[in-house]
Amino acid sequence: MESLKRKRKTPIQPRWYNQAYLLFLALRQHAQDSLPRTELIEAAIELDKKIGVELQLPRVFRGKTPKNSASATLTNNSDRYFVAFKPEGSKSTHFKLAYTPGNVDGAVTEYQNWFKKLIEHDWPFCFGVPKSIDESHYHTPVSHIDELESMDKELVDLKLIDEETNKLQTSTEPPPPPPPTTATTTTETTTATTATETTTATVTTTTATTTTTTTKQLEPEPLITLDQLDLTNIPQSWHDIVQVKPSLIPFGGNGLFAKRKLPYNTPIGFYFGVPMTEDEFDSLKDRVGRSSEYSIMYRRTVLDATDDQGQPVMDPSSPRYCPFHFMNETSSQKTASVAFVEGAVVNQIICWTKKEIEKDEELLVWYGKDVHRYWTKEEEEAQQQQQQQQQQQQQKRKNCKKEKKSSTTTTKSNNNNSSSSSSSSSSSNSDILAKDEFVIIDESSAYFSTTQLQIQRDSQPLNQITLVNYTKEQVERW
Ligand SMILES: C[S@@+](CC[C@H](N)C(=O)[O-])C[C@H]1O[C@@H](n2cnc3c(N)ncnc32)[C@H](O)[C@@H]1O
Repeated sequence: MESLKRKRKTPIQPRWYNQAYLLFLALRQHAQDSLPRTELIEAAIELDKKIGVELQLPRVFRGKTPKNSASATLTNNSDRYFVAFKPEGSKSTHFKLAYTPGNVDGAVTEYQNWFKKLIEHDWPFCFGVPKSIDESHYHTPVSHIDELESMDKELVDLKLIDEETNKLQTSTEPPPPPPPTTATTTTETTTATTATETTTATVTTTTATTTTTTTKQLEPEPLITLDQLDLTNIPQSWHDIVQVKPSLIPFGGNGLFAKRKLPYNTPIGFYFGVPMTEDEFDSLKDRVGRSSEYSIMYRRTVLDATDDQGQPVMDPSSPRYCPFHFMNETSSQKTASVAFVEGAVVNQIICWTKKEIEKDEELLVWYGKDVHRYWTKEEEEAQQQQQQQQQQQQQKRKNCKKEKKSSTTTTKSNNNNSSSSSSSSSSSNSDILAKDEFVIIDESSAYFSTTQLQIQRDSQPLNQITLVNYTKEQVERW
């Protein structure tokens, strides 16, 4: 009876019920793959009305000018759902979806294209050794991660200032120069597929002025051309640089190890996943096997990294196999040797070295915030159990000693017993230390380096990416 009396709560807007997603749905429901701007906006507003009535929810396109807000959302395209283009002979801008959700073959083809370009164009610059300098001098020995991180923040602020005022007045000291630039070539990577070409082009025009000015301050850039490099030992596939084998982390399962020295500041590969919306992931894959442990977010798109049973693909000959799925996590963001970095291409997540990695070293990444680190709990519990067991054993030993004593000394012992008791309250501060190690980071804080800045010239800011591994509470909150 009690529950009947309860007032109905105001309906909670579901996570998917937002402007960008309605535009996404409107485009997806349309028979053709693309729509001109005005038609798309009208379709989305119609859909909003329909869903609003059906679910009794407040509309997402509100106010006096819902069309304007829909238009702004399209232009902003912050979730990277859309690609704007002008069909031949048309004066109006059309939009199509940046990807087909759940398209495994498409995702595999893109992934292979990215990798091909990375190996052919970027790796010669990254792994090539200048002919005049010997290898030990060439590779940047220390990563200066702290310097880079503080510089990143300045540059991010700086960019914001620039966007607002169109002025740029600061003098940021550059970090030590990274290995030869991947800028031009990664730009080529960004145009790997026709689906993304237009996005990249659009973004280029909006950010070009800002970042060109910014990069000027970071001169001198290392200007190394391929003919100055010894290219005899350039890896030809990921098999040449990394391998999967049991992790060195206790209970860490498999891990990823370097097969050779990996230079600092190098894109070493991509994290593969089949793109789908968060809702599709929730309904199709969430809680299926270990899908949430391996899948990763690109903005609001989930890249599902597992098979139909939610298991990671373990067969290296499968086109869906990705060695970077096996990278384990460090205990803190600062100690990560690899960062997941958002690429300029839609749904592209680059695995980027944050420091020089030695041969046979385990590659460790920071999974990002909002990750449910259940394994740390398990470890904590295991440690607590161990401590308890040790305490019990100590206690037993003491009891044994006492018993022995009392059996030999008969009546005398009673007065002295109290001194040896209750010494087992060992302070367990290990859990506090463990918690302190987790630095909660702001997702917008990215790892920029001079090289990445150049890529930024052709893209939106690169973001640290988060593995999907979120908690139930977080899902509900969204
Ligand atoms: C992306 S997978 C990494 C590869 C995984 N170790 C494997 O064997 O397939 C993420 C999972 O690895 C495990 N893992 C990652 N980092 C760990 C760590 N520091 N300690 C223990 N387990 C870890 C957790 O089970 C986590 O859900």
